[in-house]
Amino acid sequence: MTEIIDGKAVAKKVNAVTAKAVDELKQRGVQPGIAVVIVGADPASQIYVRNKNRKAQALGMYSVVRELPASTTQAELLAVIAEYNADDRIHGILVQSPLPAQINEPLITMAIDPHKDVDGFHPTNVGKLLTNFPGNYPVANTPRGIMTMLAEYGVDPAGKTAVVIGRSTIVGKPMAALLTNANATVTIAHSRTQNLKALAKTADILVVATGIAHLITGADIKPGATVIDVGMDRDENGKLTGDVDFESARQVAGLITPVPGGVGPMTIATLMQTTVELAKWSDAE
Ligand SMILES: NC(=O)C1=CN([C@@H]2O[C@H](COP(=O)(O)OP(=O)(O)OC[C@H]3O[C@@H](n4cnc5c(N)ncnc54)[C@H](OP(=O)(O)O)[C@@H]3O)[C@@H](O)[C@H]2O)C=CC1
Ligand SMILES: Nc1nc(=O)c2c([nH]1)NC[C@@H]1CN(c3ccc(C(=O)N[C@@H](CCC(=O)O)C(=O)O)cc3)C=[N+]21
Ligand SMILES: [Mg+2]
Repeated sequence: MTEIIDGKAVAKKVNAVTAKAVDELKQRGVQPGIAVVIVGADPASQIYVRNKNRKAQALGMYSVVRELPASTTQAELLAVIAEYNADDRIHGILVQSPLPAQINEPLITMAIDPHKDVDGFHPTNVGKLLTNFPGNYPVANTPRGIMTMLAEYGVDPAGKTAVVIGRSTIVGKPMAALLTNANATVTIAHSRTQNLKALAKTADILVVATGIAHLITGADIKPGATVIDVGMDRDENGKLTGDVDFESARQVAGLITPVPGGVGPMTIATLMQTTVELAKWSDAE
């Protein structure tokens, strides 16, 4: 029997804990604050940014959105980041990707105070994740949210064969690091991988994050596997769909996330969780 992972339901649970944590911090005189910076008017990005802003406010947080024109220069964006780095009301800074071509994204990531790096993209925080460093630091929210979902559904990665398709800084690489730290045996695949589908079929845990609609079908899945679909793609009719062909995959998988309603809601909930943690950690200093 295939079970569908309810990302919305797990997100609701996470959000309930976050709302309580916000209240506790407010009683200590600290309101967790997030600043989301968006450069250019990419419609999909604008929807995500609006969703983040709405959720942050619903949880009682301070939330600001800075919409900058597509022509914004590197220096102008760095100045905005410097402003939020110095702003005590802001505990988390998120610069929405993708960024226009004139922006050097790695240098922008490096300019964010690592203690305010709510995406967990700063090399200091990525390095801590890779070294499984003890203590408190932010970790990329999409893979972290996936780990929360796995735990919620009783999937312990220890000893399991995991395949992560995609090697981005935002999803694939931190996902592989988290699964490795959780004692899975992990392979990272990408566009140059040979025999991708045969490799996918070896996975007890398969995470697909490519941006290629329906790249993986039921024929590529090990019976009973846990399948996590990160894709936010459009099908022929412009409808939101994933990197996994859900209808064929659900016949084979043991557990599977839908799109929408799987990884996406968990990303937002985990982003809010991380913002509150950053506020808590900075208050404790
Ligand atoms: N639900 C959520 O919260 C989130 C969803 N997303 C979605 O997840 C997807 C991936 O996002 P992101 O990681 O940012 O994307 P990127 O484009 O940065 O990375 C895509 C990765 O997939 C690999 N890839 C592309 N085509 C293939 C192929 N045919 N076979 C195997 N591997 C392939 C690429 O390989 P190579 O490195 O060789 O180019 C690359 O490593 C997108 O649909 C995005 O919208 C992203 C973030 C959060
Ligand atoms: N600095 C940065 N950090 C990010 O975390 C980041 C980013 N840039 N750029 C874009 C990607 C994408 N991303 C998503 C967030 C929520 C949903 C989400 O809420 N999805 C809903 C549906 C949304 C819809 O209906 O369109 C769902 O899957 O159910 C999806 C994707 C965060 N990203
Ligand atoms: Mg989803």
